[in-house]
Amino acid sequence: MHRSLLLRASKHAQLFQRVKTHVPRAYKNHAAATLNLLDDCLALNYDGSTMHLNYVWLRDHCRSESSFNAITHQRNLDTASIDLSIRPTSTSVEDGQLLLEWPDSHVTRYDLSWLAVNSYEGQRKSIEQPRVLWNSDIYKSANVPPSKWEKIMNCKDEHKKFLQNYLLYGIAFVEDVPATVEATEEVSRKVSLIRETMFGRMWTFTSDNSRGDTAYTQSALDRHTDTTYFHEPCGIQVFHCLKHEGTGGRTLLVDGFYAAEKLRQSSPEHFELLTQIPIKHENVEHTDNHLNHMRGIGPVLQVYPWNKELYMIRYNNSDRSVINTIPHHVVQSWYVAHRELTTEMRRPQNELWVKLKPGTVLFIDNWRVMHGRESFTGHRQVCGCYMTRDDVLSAARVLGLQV
Ligand SMILES: C[N+](C)(C)CCCC[C@H](N)C(=O)O
Ligand SMILES: O=C(O)CCC(=O)C(=O)O
Ligand SMILES: [Fe+2]
Repeated sequence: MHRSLLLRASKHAQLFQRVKTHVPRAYKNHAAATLNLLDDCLALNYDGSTMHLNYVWLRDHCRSESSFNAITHQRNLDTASIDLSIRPTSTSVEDGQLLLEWPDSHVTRYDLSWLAVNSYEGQRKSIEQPRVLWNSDIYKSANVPPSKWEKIMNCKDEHKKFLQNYLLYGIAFVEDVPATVEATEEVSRKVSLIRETMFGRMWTFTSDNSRGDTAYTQSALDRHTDTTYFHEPCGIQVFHCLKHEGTGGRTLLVDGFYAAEKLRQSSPEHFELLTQIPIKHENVEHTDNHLNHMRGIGPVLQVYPWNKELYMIRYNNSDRSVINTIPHHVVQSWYVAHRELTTEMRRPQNELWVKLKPGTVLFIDNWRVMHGRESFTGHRQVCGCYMTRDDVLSAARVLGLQV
């Protein structure tokens, strides 16, 4: 039954479920609704649960034409004009709608189904973005088909499939892309907007030590997310290996949310600590060619406060800066929590290793999936870019995907 899907969503175990598509609750047969006008809110009992609706909120969210533009989704009503002690003069439920009349005779109607979704109670038990959390076996046995360059560039359905995979798994591959920076840029632009940073718009890197960062060497890199030193880390990282004549250099991918959810199950208080302690990350370059001093602040794990759903992991041990925002006893607990998360992330069964080759472009959700690299020999050239998160989500919504 649909309701049980949503109810389970309130428990965090749902993030381990293989949610394919969001199933909205069924409201065709309007269940009986009862109203209770309390002093400070309207209690609406509908379909087995109670919503508590603030009176100012009920006036403010009125969907009538004078209050709300249904085309642009912009509010016409001046919220500051609502009496903060407003109460409806009459209320009723008719044909699956809640009707309220206000002191100035204005009438507000809400579909009960809209309220069930948009009330705090509704939001608390639903999730913003369905995901399939994975370890190596789960990802491999899902057999997610890679997209093809020709198709994704020309076919809307293929674009949608790509976005669905990207949203569910946090990684997605496109094959048969010409091994050039130009084609990499073209396929990236299909997905989101390029985010220019001090590394450039489209960038190509080799092990030439040209920048003050270990990415520009032949060393192995442990799992991490990038640009943790921005207040808003880049949403997507795109990699296309254009050339490698040598050995090693495989890419490591680890689902940070899978590891974090394991931590939430085994040590909820440590999980919570990692959502609360602000951590600084830095990127410093003082060379003839580059002068940068970036600093970003945010906790390792970020969750939405109302439903505790994870939406960002900021994890980069080499770019992590001085911990100086918490007293010493909290520092100790933070290290314990960080160690537990790290242990989870390092389990071999959580590691997905891939060898990127010319023609295959990899898109990584940099707010969720960590990447790393095996050390390598020889000449290796990787191009790519960073991209914004809002624009890929927007594209997905426009195509009708839940996010
Ligand atoms: C991707 N590109 C090679 C351009 C930059 C790499 C930046 C690496 C940095 N330590 C970070 O994690 O953000
Ligand atoms: O060389 C690679 O495959 C990845 C290096 C890296 O972590 C990065 O550029 O962000
Ligand atoms: Fe990186």
